[in-house]
Amino acid sequence: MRIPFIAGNWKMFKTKAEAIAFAEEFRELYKDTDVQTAICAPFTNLEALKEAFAGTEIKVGAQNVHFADEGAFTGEISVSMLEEIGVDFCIVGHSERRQYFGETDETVNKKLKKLFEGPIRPILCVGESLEERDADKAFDVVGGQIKADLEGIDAADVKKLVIAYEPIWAIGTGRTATPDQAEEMCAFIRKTLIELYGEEVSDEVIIQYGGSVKPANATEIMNMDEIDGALVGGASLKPKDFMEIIDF
Ligand SMILES: O=C[C@H](O)COP(=O)(O)O
Repeated sequence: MRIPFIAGNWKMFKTKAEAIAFAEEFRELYKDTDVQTAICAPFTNLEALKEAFAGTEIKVGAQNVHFADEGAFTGEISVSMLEEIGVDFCIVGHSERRQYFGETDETVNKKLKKLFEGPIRPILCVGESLEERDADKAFDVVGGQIKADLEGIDAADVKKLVIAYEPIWAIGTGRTATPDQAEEMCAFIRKTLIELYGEEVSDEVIIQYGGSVKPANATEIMNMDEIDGALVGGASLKPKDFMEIIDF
């Protein structure tokens, strides 16, 4: 059975002091719900957040990782570095990384394989641009990303995967996909997983929607049949807003 999963993605926001202040306020507001909760923060905040959320159900995630074990890769962070501080999740293939930092389906695939060697669960982001949606290519694009990103990955690993459907045109724009649009694509992603891995495996995969999720639209999105959770950018920066979303 899939547990609803709502994760915040802080992107490049919050210094360590700001992260600790958030955590203190959020712990006060946080009520145990049936929703799994995580904050994906900048690398510099991960250790402090693990400490701040110790003894709670709140998980911590990174936003990127390198696929090599170690090496001369200036500025990069390895999976074992994240494992050492107990990181629970790691976003892979966010559209901002694909768009601004040269992330490709090939590097996403390598990162997923490396993460699946250990306990950190990947949150794989997929989604189409506005041009692609307008050209009726959204399903081809997302289906193609999933097939390429999961190339050569075992069914046993896929069961631990979280997929976030994030239409690029809905990220940080205030323009949310309609619940029907989000539902339709999340259903298509599930169907693609069934084709690749069968129903039993596909049933385990959590599929989130991301793109301008906020307290005002969280209930409607979370109540859709095919949507198991949300990946929340801007609204996860404020403890009260993020808690309202979790408490949808
Ligand atoms: O990873 C989160 C998404 O990019 C959504 O960001 P947003 O909620 O600010 O639109």
